[in-house]
Amino acid sequence: MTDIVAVYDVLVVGCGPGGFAAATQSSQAGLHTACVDQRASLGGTYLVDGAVPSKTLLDESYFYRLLQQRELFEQRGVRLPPARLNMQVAQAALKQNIERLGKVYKSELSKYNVTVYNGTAAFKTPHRVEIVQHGESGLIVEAKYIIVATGSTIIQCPGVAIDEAMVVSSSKALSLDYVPPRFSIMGGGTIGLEIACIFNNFGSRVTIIESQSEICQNMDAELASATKRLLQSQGIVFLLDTRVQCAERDAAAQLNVTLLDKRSKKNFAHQCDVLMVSIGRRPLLEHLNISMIGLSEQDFVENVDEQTQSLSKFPHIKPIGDVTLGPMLALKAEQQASRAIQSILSAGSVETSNFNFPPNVLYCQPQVAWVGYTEQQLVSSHIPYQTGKAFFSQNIRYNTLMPQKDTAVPGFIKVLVGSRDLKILGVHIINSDANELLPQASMAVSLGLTAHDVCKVAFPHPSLSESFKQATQFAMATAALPSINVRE
Ligand SMILES: Cc1cc2nc3c(=O)[nH]c(=O)nc-3n(C[C@H](O)[C@H](O)[C@H](O)COP(=O)(O)OP(=O)(O)OC[C@H]3O[C@@H](n4cnc5c(N)ncnc54)[C@H](O)[C@@H]3O)c2cc1C
Repeated sequence: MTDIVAVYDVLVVGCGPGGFAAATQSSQAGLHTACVDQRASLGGTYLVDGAVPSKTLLDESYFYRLLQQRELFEQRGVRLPPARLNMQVAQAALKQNIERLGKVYKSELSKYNVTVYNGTAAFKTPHRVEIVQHGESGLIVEAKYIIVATGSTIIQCPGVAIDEAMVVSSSKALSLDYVPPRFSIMGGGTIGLEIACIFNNFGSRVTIIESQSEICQNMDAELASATKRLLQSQGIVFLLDTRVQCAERDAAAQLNVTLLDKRSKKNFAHQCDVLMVSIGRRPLLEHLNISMIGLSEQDFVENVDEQTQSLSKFPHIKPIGDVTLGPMLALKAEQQASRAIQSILSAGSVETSNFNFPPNVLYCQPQVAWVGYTEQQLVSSHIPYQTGKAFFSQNIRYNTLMPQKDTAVPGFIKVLVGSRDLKILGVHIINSDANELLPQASMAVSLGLTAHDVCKVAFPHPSLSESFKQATQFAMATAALPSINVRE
């Protein structure tokens, strides 16, 4: 076996948001720390082919779309020349930004004296990891604690082979330097919908193919239905209850997709230029050689202690982020990183934060955001509740902003309040600034605030946030009329 090159207190495998947070916090706490990532650029999925490119392109594509609506500007006295898109320039700027942010990650790690290795890590023993670079036999690093932050990868669909040319992953879609005339997406979850918006805004004819009868299974049904209408009004086509059977390229370089209509049980043909497969993600463990130390993927799903982030078989191995059960979100990875480091420092369990209801945002325009229970969840859990809904069209601040042309669905904020104790149980929003409105709702839900608590707080005027208070007041008002909106 190759000699051990270094011994650390903590080795972090993977440098996405989870790994980065774990490595910096570990080193700040005085632990001798190293981090290894197989990618040349640090930042993980989040930075390289996830949230950062998707949000950047969403913003750019939205501005491009807005600039097409020149009459909106002319009504307000601004005359614009026709906007023209150069996707290659847009991609070059995006790449530069990702590289810049990757360097920020690197310099932060060096500031905190974290040793960074570039290569693929694989277990040799429970405390030793081999780091292989370009297939060459590598360095052996030993650590007292090993934090596994290797993230996730896309789920493939049998019969629909991803060639990253006409059938693509979300990573490839986000790096396309042209706009396909017909862009179809398999899967109507948040990643699929956000990328649908990008290409729809840039001018593709976008079709979402979803095997369920509604998009975004984890969304409140009213919000999901409003979102679908909103995106339809912007030109996106939805084929629901429809399953992709296979996809084949023909001689004319067109993709022929066979679809099954689940209701009629009949196949039909669908043509497009690019098909993106977006049916979910799964933990990425394949390069880590966990079987070498007697671990299985199941151990990462079922056998992780929520207090300490430790594997039950090997408490010094701590999986965090997408590689663990639960929502695949950067904030979960960062919170679990803190928990893992705190548990090392306190050599035991630590106080857990409330992960039950992470805030969610779909960054279409207007944005769709939610936290806490959906109405379906409250009904199925037999929790009595009442709703209050405020429309932004009645909000003064909203009326001072640039109007949007293609908002077929009036923006709203819906607050769900427990009938017994008036606790804020869920908040669901459609608004261009929904991501910025969500934290107050998130605070109310995770701290268990009541509608009375929220109504005691002074909100700035005029502000969009006043609609949260208004919807909360409406929900309280229905408490006096228990027959209205109360479902048991
Ligand atoms: C298109 C898209 C949009 C998204 N948008 C959002 C969003 O808006 N908000 C949000 O919160 N989340 C979003 N996510 C999810 C978010 O990116 C992930 O939840 C987050 O990146 C998980 O962080 P992580 O640290 O667990 O892993 P990752 O960010 O995936 O990082 C893992 C790193 O480990 C490396 N690695 C894996 N195996 C090894 C090995 N054996 N040796 C060395 N290195 C290894 C990988 O190459 C990678 O660099 C989005 C994801 C996608 C795909």
